[in-house]
Amino acid sequence: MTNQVKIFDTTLRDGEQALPASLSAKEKLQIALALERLGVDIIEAGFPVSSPGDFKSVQLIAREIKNATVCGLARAVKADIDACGQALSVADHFRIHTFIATSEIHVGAKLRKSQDEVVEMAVAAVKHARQYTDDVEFSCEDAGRTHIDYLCKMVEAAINAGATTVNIPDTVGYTTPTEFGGIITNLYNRVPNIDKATISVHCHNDLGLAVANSLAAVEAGARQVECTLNGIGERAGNCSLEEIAMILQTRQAMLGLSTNINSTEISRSSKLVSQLCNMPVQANKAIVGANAFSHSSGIHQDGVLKAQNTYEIMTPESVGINKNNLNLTSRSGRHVIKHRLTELGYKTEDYDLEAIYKSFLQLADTKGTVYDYDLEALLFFDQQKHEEAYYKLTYLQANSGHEIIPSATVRLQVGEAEVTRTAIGNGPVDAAYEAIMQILGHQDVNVVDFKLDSKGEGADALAQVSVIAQYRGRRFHGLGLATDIVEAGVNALIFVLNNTHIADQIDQQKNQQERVAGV
Ligand SMILES: CC(=O)SCCNC(=O)CCNC(=O)[C@H](O)C(C)(C)COP(=O)(O)OP(=O)(O)OC[C@H]1O[C@@H](n2cnc3c(N)ncnc32)[C@H](O)[C@@H]1OP(=O)(O)O
Ligand SMILES: CC(C)C(=O)C(=O)O
Repeated sequence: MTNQVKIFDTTLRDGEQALPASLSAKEKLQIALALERLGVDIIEAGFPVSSPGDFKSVQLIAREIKNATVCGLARAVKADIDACGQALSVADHFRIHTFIATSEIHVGAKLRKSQDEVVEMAVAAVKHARQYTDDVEFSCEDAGRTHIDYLCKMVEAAINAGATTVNIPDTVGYTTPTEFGGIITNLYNRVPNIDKATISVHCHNDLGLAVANSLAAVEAGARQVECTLNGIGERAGNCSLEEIAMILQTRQAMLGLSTNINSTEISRSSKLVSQLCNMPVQANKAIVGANAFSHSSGIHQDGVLKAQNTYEIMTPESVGINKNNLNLTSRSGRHVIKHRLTELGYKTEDYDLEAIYKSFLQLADTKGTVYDYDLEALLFFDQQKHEEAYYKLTYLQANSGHEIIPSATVRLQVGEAEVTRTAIGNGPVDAAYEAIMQILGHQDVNVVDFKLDSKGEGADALAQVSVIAQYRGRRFHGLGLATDIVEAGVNALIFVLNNTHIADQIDQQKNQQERVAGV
């Protein structure tokens, strides 16, 4: 048996069928191209009979994708298989995936057929699909709840009819890893022609076991895993591609299995799916969550600074993230404060670590995360005494709507002067930010993160904007609150600007001190 596990991605079929809004053909193609770069073996592009739009998307993907097999789903119904065959025929090589449910509850209550009739439908479907291609996959829907005798009979019949891949789905995420691995072992022991097909698994996450069940199945001999990016899919979703791929990669020495996945493409592919599908990824999600490579507590940060693998079983670079993140919070210790200050260019003799650490803890207890500027300000200013703001908003007007070019006029008090600028943008916030950048007269402030939250319920809730900006090698954080979204965004940027202004003052002060000291 091969040690290679095929990765069958169904983000565009099972993932997409659970989205509140369908993806356009162009968006689906964008995801398919990302999947191709990621190295998936099979892309399930859709269910062509379900709508003309899906038919066209599958056809477009079949035409464009060259380095993965494109596949379409069909019920055990002639018209579905014909739609699949027609949509996919533009591809050099394609797969038809046909399925029918096998569990007692699905056969009786949903299909309202006898078990024998369902076997006949499956056999006829596989034979019909074989007229289009020699790459036919057959799935026993709800296999996880199917009696093992009937499942063995169905798998044998499908392989005899010409299925080259037989998929064993845990459609409702009901099984546990030992149980599911046992089903695969049973099939290997009892189905006489099993060596003529690749055994695949397709696990859902209703009990949070989709990845664990898929892993148990490959340990029992399955050689294809069906999965989706970020684990999106019906209800609680599917086995997550990034998790199963990184398990097989990280634990390769123990498992002895490999895939064709280029793991360094994982992070950006995940972000693309999250953005296009409008499905945010939870921060603590394995592999692709914002915190997956962040360390927040002092003991961990100290460990990682001394040797990365004390708390990292895989590197952020291996999944396409540049660097791990050491969050400065009230759970951080002296080692990481010293490390960050060194990164910011301060020598240990420039500051009293104990004194800084004490003020840092006070600030972190009230503020949460402490950013670079906050930390530097502790070196020079007492945080509690806020200076008069250098930049103040004195006027804001934003125009946006359907079929008008968004524009904004912003007037800022800059020290003693008042400056007004009007600009256009791709939305009112973008226009207002552009007007502010024009007022600044330079583009050094680069907004790298913009998050909008509503504080309260209903349409009159307050908008809170959190902005992270990069300015001359440092990260600055700003918060803005207002009933108006644009004003909240502008306030957040002005918060950042006032901090960059103080940082510039700090730099000047440092330079002056260095000159006096003759450095
Ligand atoms: C577990 C899974 O994820 S399966 C894939 C789920 N994906 C989808 O459903 C894709 C989107 N679906 C659709 O566009 C539509 O449901 C269609 C086009 C497939 C069918 O639409 P309709 O013909 O209007 O039927 P509807 O969806 O209401 O009912 C499903 C019918 O298919 C039958 N059916 C369900 N699965 C199968 C199957 N694998 N093979 C044959 N018939 C099936 C059902 O018994 C029901 O038949 P009935 O009308 O005789 O009662
Ligand atoms: C069609 C099959 C593979 C499916 O999506 C399921 O059983 O969940």
